[in-house]
Amino acid sequence: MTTASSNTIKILRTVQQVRQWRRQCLLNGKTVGFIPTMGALHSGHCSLISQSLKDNHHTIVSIFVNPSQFAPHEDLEAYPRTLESDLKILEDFPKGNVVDAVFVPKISEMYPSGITLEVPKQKGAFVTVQGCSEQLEGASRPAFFRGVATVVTKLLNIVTPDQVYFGQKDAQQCVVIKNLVKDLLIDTNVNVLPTLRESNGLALSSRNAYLSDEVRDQSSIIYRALSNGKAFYETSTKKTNQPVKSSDILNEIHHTLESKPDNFNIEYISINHPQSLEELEFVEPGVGAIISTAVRVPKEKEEGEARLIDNVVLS
Ligand SMILES: Nc1ncnc2c1ncn2[C@@H]1O[C@H](COP(=O)(O)OP(=O)(O)OP(=O)(O)O)[C@@H](O)[C@H]1O
Ligand SMILES: CC(C)(CO)[C@@H](O)C(=O)[O-]
Ligand code: BAL
Repeated sequence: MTTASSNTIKILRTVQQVRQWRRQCLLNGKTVGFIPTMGALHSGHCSLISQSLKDNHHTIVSIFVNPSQFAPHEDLEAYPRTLESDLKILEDFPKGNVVDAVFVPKISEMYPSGITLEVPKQKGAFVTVQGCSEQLEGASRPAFFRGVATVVTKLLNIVTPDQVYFGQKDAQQCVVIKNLVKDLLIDTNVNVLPTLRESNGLALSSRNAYLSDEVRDQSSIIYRALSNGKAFYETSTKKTNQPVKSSDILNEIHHTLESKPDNFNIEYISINHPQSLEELEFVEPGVGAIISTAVRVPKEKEEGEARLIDNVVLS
């Protein structure tokens, strides 16, 4: 069933409905931009949507909390689900700039063979992108990028967008998806847009909903530390135009992090090649790097920790 909201956004719930909508766009010779999300929309998502609205005749957003990218011990159940307010956000884009359709599938629609979170018990087809999925986030979350690559392949198969949009905040995800699209010969153009931040520098993220105001405030140290590392690199290369030792950049970052709260736990801080994600001993001007980190911080309402990720790009 297709229902129209007050601002004529089509809510599509089945694969068939999306295909029908897409066919209509093609018949009319119109281009389609696509923004895959897990909902709990914030300004970071909206920046991707705004870009798609500028670039394409039609824009479709998906909202799907994808089970296969969560490990059994992770926060699939607790993940914020705010469909009503998400739809309101989409409807409130300035007039004439309206998102055309939202795809909100059920799990059974996306996983016709069913899905369990325990990888050895899973049945059906999955997609892995080897070489860029195992390190960094993949080391902490071993099945994560298999889940992301699988659901993004399904979504791209369904929507067949001209343009698809992702955020630099999830830097490794962007590398995985670019390789996925290249290696599986998927006919779409992958756009990566900058990370939107709170005024204190904290990267916007749906999981920030887990944090108290105090921890949100304290978490600004993450971006401050990464930015100090980047500034150190830029000052060094400006002076010498020579490669800079990664260990010197990391020292600078760790120096800033000395004043982090004791209950912030750093999982990793790493400097990697921007395309291969190989860990770098030196950063060469012109080649550049990504400095990325994951930090576990206390949750507001429950026991346990929220994982915050962030990165800066060196050029
Ligand atoms: N701060 C941000 N700036 C720009 N893009 C973002 C930002 N946060 C998320 N995105 C992008 O929005 C898309 C959908 O992301 P998702 O729905 O997982 O939101 P999220 O805020 O990253 O959630 P989570 O807290 O689970 O990581 C992804 O491409 C992601 O990189
Ligand atoms: C790309 C994605 C929508 C796949 O579930 C998710 O990983 C996200 O929101 O970044
Ligand atoms: N934005 C990445 C989705 C995840 O962490 O599950």
